[in-house]
Amino acid sequence: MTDTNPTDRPTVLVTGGAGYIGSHAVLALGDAGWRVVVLDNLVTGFREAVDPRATFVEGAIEDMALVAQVIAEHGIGAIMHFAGSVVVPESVSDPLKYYRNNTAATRNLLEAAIGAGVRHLLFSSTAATYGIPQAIPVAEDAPKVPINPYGMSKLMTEAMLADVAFTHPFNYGALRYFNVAGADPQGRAGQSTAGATHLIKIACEAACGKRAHVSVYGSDYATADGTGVRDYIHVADLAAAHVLALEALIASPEESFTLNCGYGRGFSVLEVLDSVERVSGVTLDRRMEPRRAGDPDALVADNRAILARLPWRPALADLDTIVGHALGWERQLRRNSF
Ligand SMILES: NC(=O)c1ccc[n+]([C@@H]2O[C@H](COP(=O)([O-])OP(=O)(O)OC[C@H]3O[C@@H](n4cnc5c(N)ncnc54)[C@H](O)[C@@H]3O)[C@@H](O)[C@H]2O)c1
Ligand SMILES: O=c1ccn([C@@H]2O[C@H](COP(=O)(O)OP(=O)(O)O[C@H]3O[C@H](CO)[C@H](O)[C@H](O)[C@H]3O)[C@@H](O)[C@H]2O)c(=O)[nH]1
Repeated sequence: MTDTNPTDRPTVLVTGGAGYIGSHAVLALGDAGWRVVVLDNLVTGFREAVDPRATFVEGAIEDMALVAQVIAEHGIGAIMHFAGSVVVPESVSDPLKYYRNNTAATRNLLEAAIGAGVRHLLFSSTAATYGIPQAIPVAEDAPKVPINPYGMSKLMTEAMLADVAFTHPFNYGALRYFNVAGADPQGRAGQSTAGATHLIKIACEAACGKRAHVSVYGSDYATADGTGVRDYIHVADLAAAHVLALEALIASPEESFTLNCGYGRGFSVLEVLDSVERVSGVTLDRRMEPRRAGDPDALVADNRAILARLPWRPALADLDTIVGHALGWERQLRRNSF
């Protein structure tokens, strides 16, 4: 990424680096002095979202010849793997797309990577692997019973990674993200996804006048105010966790890990909307609607494992901070139409 990359650090291939979370990881790697190559087919990502310090290759992770070529050409030693399909309801209506683009495509990526001698990989997994948790907060060893093909496609990939690491000189970190939100505090990146379904993004769009109202899906959940509770994690804190996880993989090449990425606290839908109103000064038109299919009452991370395994300390956990950064990006998007 820069000429200052220390020689003991491999160049990192970031798949999906033109997407929401990947573009923030590319910034965090660049800020920490890592050299980065982004591989993205731009199916949901944006070329403009890629940090100019990174090398960009347009292409698909399932293209094994391309992946092998990129690894050889750039001396790739580690991969951060964000590329995939991410819309839960779409995974129900088109499950084979999810098993193709998440599970099968990752299989190809792994075959090319292992063949080319790559030793380390970080994988974007999800709290959707837990399904409807029996207890909150949910720890990594809780039962994994996904309730949609998206979660299952990710759980299958986790199983594949474990099998590969057992046999090959290779270790991995599976990071199970909870609800990712916010934007780069310096305003360099944010969520640009078209047709987003995430609550904070939607509420910020409404505060910017891009939507007439915000739907509240269900008010009869077993939570304090009856609306769904989630553990919202700032995307920049998550990106920082990736850089530390990469360092941990390289420092302990025999050891793989699976870690929840969340703060261990939850906010209800109404608390999120209150925050967006507080930060934006706009009163939202809230519409109470029936429950959305497949939504658990509450999903909050037990984050003791990540706090013990990595020197990661949340820096941006305040809900108004997360919302403020998301709103700042939304206003920028409105001005730039990007
Ligand atoms: N956003 C969340 O709340 C959340 C939560 C848990 C896990 N995740 C995971 O994090 C990762 C990133 O999610 P995101 O929210 O940034 O989504 P995103 O859609 O913004 O980013 C995905 C990126 O991958 C690229 N891509 C997709 N398929 C590809 C392929 N076959 N080859 C090359 N590039 C491809 C897209 O163009 C896009 O740039 C995903 O794997 C997702 O499952 C996201
Ligand atoms: O317009 C909206 C959108 C969402 N919600 C509610 O807000 C909460 C959060 O919903 P999101 O759609 O923002 O996020 P999810 O919890 O459904 O799922 C997200 O986080 C999961 C992990 O926690 C998975 O990773 C998944 O991919 C990702 O979309 C839920 O109670 C949902 O019902 C609304 O009330 N109105």
